[in-house]
Amino acid sequence: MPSTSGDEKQIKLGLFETPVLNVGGMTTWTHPENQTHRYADLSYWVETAQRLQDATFDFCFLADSYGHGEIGGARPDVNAREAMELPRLDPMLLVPAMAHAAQQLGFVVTASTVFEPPFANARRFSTLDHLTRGRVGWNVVTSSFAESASANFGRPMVPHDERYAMAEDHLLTTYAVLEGSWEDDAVLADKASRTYADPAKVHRVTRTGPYFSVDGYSNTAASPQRTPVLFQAGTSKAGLGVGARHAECVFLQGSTKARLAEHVATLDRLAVEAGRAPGSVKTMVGLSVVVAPTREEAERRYAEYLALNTRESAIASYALFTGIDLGAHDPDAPFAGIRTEMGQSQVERHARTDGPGPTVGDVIEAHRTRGSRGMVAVGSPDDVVEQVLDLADSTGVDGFLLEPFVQPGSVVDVAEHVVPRLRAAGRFRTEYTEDTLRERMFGAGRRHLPADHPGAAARTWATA
Ligand SMILES: Cc1cc2nc3c(=O)[nH]c(=O)nc-3n(C[C@H](O)[C@H](O)[C@H](O)COP(=O)(O)O)c2cc1C
Repeated sequence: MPSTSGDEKQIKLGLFETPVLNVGGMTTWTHPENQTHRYADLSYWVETAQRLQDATFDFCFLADSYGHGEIGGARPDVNAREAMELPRLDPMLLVPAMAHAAQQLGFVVTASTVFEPPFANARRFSTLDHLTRGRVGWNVVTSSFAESASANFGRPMVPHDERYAMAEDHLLTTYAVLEGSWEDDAVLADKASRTYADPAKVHRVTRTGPYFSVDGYSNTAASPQRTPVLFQAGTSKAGLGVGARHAECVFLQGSTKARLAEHVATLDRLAVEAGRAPGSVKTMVGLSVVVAPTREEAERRYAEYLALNTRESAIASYALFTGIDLGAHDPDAPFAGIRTEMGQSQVERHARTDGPGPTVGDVIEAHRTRGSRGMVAVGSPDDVVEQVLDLADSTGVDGFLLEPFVQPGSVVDVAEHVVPRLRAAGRFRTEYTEDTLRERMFGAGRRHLPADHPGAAARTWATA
């Protein structure tokens, strides 16, 4: 058990979930312990929320996409057979029931800046922020599976870097709506004077951007956090730029400790260059944990999970994220040089190595055994806690997004074996103390975007 000096950073913990049968680019839905086939059963989600809250997780993250995987313009049969990304449900609609069942847990929901109009998206997040009393975050994505998602909306796919330019414009429009319209004390709710809201404190917002515009009043009054806590992922140059300017927390998917540490440092440097205080961007890395009473048992289970993924499902999964059909390339050919206009993180993570670059066959095998997941910790409870603390302390990441192999088993095991040991080491909370998700991530009193965040400039009523 690691020693406690008392001044080490507290670790943040979230769960990666989404109402589909498989997560993390793997096909583990058939495992006897996996209950993801209950994805359309509300009690599955309520139980998940309660389990996370019992273990004092920071939040439940819900991924989303409008797209599906295709190879050469067609959906491979394996995608239907193995329920790869389809079928799915709209994750946002799960939140009120989950939040009602778990009254302190946070919820981070994915919404795309390509497909959701800013005004409607702002209203939905504001509604959730009201209903949860400030426990909501937004995972801002430019959309994985962008090609098929665009076709579903009857539009051409927007090229990669332009999708990030749209994200920038979308966010600025969102801030105008959520920060600029209703002052904090606009609502008086005074029946005696027949004054619900003070008209002098409800402002018209007008903004015309290259992609999105708004001219009117926010449908919703100011919610506890106004703008939801902004999460983001994407380690391409354009993705890092948007993350450094706007994100409050970035999900990383590092494949080595060295690259993770580099990403953490790069983000901090870019955020400071964008005028934000050092430490403004928290980082959380995807982590798959296989923990059992003994190391042997954990390794046996890990092997069981990996055996559920085939070469065929790995090729289809890789195409889903990147649009690249690795099956069409010579397995012995070097992987370097393959490019995409879809998500680039899954290409870049294999593109640079210290030795000779991987072959196409190596990348297929790496995707079969790792999927789109980040780091992996396998072993006895003490082994796993040691690996987790080493990862946090050697890379500077603020926490972990648990990517389950089986649900609810992966969470149950972490709650039973890992959480108590992290608490004993003084590295994880024993109870919730803050009201809003932003305060949980950044400390008491920080309910709103801070003054050095671009969103704060939209509160023009505060500076007028
Ligand atoms: C932990 C994690 C969760 C993600 N969740 C989603 C998601 O729910 N929906 C989505 O479209 N993309 C999701 N992504 C993908 C990123 O938003 C991004 O599109 C991807 O990493 C490629 O970005 P890049 O091209 O800038 O490298 C996620 C990425 C990570 C690391």
